[in-house]
Amino acid sequence: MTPTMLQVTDLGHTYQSKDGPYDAIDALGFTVAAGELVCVVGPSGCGKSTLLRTVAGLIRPSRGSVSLHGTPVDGVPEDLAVVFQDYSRSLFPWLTVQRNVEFPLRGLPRAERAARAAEALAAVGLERAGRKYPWQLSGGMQQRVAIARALAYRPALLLMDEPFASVDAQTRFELEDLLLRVRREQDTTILLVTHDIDESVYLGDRVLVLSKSPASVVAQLPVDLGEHRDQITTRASDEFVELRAKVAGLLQGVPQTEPVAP
Ligand SMILES: Nc1ncnc2c1ncn2[C@@H]1O[C@H](COP(=O)(O)OP(=O)(O)OP(=O)(O)O)[C@@H](O)[C@H]1O
Repeated sequence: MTPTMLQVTDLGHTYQSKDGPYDAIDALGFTVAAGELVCVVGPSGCGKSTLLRTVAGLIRPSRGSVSLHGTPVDGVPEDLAVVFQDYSRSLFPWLTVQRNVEFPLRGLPRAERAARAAEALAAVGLERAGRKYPWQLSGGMQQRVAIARALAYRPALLLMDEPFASVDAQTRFELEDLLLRVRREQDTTILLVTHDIDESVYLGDRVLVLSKSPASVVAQLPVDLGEHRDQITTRASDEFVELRAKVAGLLQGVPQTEPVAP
């Protein structure tokens, strides 16, 4: 049996704002197996980022627990990496691409840092951009650098918060395929938040649908589209269209004809 990488149990978080307490997420529970890619979708403002920040140890939850390969998350775990939507703010403009990718590897010997960065940059197709600065690259290339930096770190769990939301449609497709490829090659475990239903089905082994705020898990849909997916044929397949309609229906609160296991 595949070991569990991430376990989220009865998770809830209440923000204290000037207007009083606000429940962003509540009674959230799910697991992610090692090597799995799970996509999270939910209505706008339902608490997706709150969930991700809690899993990342950036927010201490008000209720419930998160554990990463059996160890409770209490602060940012060492073997975790996060890729945010806003690549322009996540890269250091004064460091070269190579140095940006090496940055989280500061504790390692110099030669290993360089080797890991070179390997990660090659994995995202940027082997020749190491000496450039982020501002000399297109938006899509900068997001590739952010992905390379996360991969070079070789995290047990990679969290991605709407990672392709800021790039154009063509680049988005390319980055989605890039993610599927590196994930296949490196067997990375990924939890990815997106507001794009099609993207969740195209990328996921499983789609986790959240309710309106306070978010809880409405359904978990297994995606049986095979390992090798293609932007044109996969998206046109009956299975894809059916799953996409199911996720859309769940998001709109339309009852499904067949029960979906929560
Ligand atoms: N630091 C905070 N203090 C108070 N309320 C907050 C804080 N951060 C988020 N919220 C509120 O919690 C709710 C969930 O926010 P969150 O960003 O997690 O949702 P989301 O699903 O990621 O949103 P989006 O779909 O816009 O990306 C929102 O109503 C938001 O206003």
